[in-house]
Amino acid sequence: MSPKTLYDKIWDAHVAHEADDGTCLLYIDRHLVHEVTSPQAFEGLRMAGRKVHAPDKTIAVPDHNVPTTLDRANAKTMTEDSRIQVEALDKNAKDFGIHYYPVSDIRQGIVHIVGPEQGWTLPGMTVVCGDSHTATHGAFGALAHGIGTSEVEHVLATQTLIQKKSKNMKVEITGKLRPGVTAKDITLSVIGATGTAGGTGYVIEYCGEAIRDLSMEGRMTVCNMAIEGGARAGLIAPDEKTYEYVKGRPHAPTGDQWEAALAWWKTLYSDDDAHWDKVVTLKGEDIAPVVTWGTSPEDVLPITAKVPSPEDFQGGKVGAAQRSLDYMGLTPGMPLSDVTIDTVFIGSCTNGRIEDLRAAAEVLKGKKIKVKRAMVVPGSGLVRAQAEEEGLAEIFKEAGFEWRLAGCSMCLAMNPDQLAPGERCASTSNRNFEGRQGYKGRTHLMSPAMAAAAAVTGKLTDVREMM
Ligand SMILES: CC(C)[C@H](C(=O)O)[C@@H](O)C(=O)O
Ligand code: SF4
Repeated sequence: MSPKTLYDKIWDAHVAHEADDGTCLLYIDRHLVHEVTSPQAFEGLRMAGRKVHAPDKTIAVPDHNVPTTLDRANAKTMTEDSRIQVEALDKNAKDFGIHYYPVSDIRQGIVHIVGPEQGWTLPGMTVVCGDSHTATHGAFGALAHGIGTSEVEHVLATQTLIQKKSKNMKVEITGKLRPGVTAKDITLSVIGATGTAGGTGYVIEYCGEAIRDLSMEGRMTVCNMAIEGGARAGLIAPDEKTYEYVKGRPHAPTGDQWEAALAWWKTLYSDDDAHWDKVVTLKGEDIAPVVTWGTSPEDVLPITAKVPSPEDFQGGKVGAAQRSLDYMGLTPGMPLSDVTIDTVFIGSCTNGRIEDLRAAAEVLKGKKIKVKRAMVVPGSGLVRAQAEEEGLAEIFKEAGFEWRLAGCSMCLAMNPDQLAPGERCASTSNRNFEGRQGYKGRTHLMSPAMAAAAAVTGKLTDVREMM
């Protein structure tokens, strides 16, 4: 047998049919659904008089539109459009008999946090969702990627997806990370090195000692941003940490089924002499705590650097850099650590898990914020409950943070949590596009520890100075 990558193995195990031109019909193990990209898909089923083919493998949760304030049960806190989408999901979940975590359920949260938390996401699976950050689930060694609304309808109706295979890309992070450097710094640094198109046409497998050393939470952070690097999906081979995380979760297999699953999971790694179409290697010790300065996730620099000048770039990037700097209101040559921050947002499917909250609380312990506003939005109701149990919520509140309910929140301006024009935010989310967090809002992406450090000083700050 010819050697295979992890991606090849999962792909081959799910091909139901292959056409002459290489187009395949893939079997889908898990279909995650949220309120934004599903209403028309369910409507399509309804009009065709169809059922959901595999309701047991279909899991829905509202996350993008839901307010995160404590009074969110009051429908008036939502815009009309948001309310309609959430109500449609309530009704569709009921009518089609799929698994559902409504706003009132403590398990509700961001779909990419809820899936792994509940044990829906398992190694070797194909996982899809009408959402680009489905890549997150790749941390379990699952082939996970976003799909469009018409594909959502196709998967609902058939539990299959029409796909062409991507190429194989290996991103290796060798050695150890230095103190203060986290999974978020890895994933941003990779995008800084490859650009937002570096992964186009590929599925990335992240490997190397620094990746192995990450917790499951950290691995999810890395895979989450594979999409910002242009890739179809990101993957990490499962290992003992993966099995440990999965074991005992509500929907994880048990007994004989667990043993059978484990036997298959242990075959899920890239063979030594497998073929890679592209390889990128970064040294763990070369990665610094980073922040973004511009309006693309590839605009990444170590916190110790200065705001770049358009002349530092070439070709079309000169104009793009100028536009970014104008939008961000930054002057070339200014130390990044002099940039003052108005708002801090800790949350999102990139960094809204318990480990992220612990890292931020560690920096904030006994300190007060200097920014105008700061909020922590746990990725799920269960993360929130655990953080309360561990005393993290108290640390945040005493520091001056708002302690919110779960949702996508200020990651994107689709709910009441938004930046005002010109407001500058230190954010643990994944996208810094123009207007992403609110009209004319300015976003700097970074790790939870770095965001907490910025909250304390009121400026972009090197967290290593606070350790
Ligand atoms: C709303 C949804 C379709 C979108 C996505 O696909 O990623 C959102 O989650 C985002 O992060 O921009
Ligand atoms: S938290 Fe942000 S990135 Fe993640 S699904 Fe929600 S809007 Fe998309």
